[in-house]
Amino acid sequence: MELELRNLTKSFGPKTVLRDVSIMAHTGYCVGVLGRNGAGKSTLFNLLTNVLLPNSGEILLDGQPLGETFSVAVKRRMGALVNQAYLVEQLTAEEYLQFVARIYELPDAEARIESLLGHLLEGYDAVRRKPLSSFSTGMKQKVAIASCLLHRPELLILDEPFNGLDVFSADSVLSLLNAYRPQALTFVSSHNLAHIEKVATHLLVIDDSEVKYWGSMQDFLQGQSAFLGDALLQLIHPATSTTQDLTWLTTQR
Ligand SMILES: Nc1ncnc2c1ncn2[C@@H]1O[C@H](COP(=O)(O)OP(=O)(O)OP(=O)(O)O)[C@@H](O)[C@H]1O
Repeated sequence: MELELRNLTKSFGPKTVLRDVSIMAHTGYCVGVLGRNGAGKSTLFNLLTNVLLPNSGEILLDGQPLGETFSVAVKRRMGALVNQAYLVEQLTAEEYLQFVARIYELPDAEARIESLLGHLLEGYDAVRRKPLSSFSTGMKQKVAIASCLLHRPELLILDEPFNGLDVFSADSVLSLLNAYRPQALTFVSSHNLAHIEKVATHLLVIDDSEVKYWGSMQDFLQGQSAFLGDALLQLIHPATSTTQDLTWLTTQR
């Protein structure tokens, strides 16, 4: 799969959030999307998944413009975790994934479901019969991630997949993403640079509505001599904020 973003621009009212974003990425790339809060990462993911339309520019898949409404055939090739994952909470994890499998018309999904949940949910047997409503935030997040992988998408889009995950869970998601990487073109955002460093082959850094860096992780790190956080700080600078008097917060009661 080859995905091209050609001069994508997105504004909300007078505010341009993304300006002229142009990249070309392929199967096997894991693109870490980085930028400060409000930089436009989720907006980009919403454009990639047809949740939002760009003001101008286009998205091309294998050279074909996707147009205003992505076809079902295109959507079938995608797996996405964007915004807040919506799960049907009356169902068990297995029932929910069976429901997702039916949407994708996957026959015999049991083995896939069992192995994904077994890998991602620690002590899965103990929660096998429990409804998702009784799951913790991190457990629900892992079920949502499993639901994105079930149909083996060629384009995998994960907005902040590590949110709410403990160190062990993050590790099991990272190992899954690394193992799956050759099968798909993956886009992943996270403010946890250690996670991005472990999974991304490429970086897309957005700041001031523009692409500040697009290229390989290795080039960004100048051949391993820099840490990702340091290299990022060199590229985008902290926003200037006015000095506030916070003594009310810090003086003794
Ligand atoms: N539906 C909307 N209407 C108006 N403004 C919006 C809308 N969605 C996003 N924005 C604005 O677009 C900008 C980018 O938001 P976005 O959620 O894409 O940032 P982000 O990089 O994902 O941030 P974070 O790291 O905090 O998740 C922000 O200024 C946000 O307020």
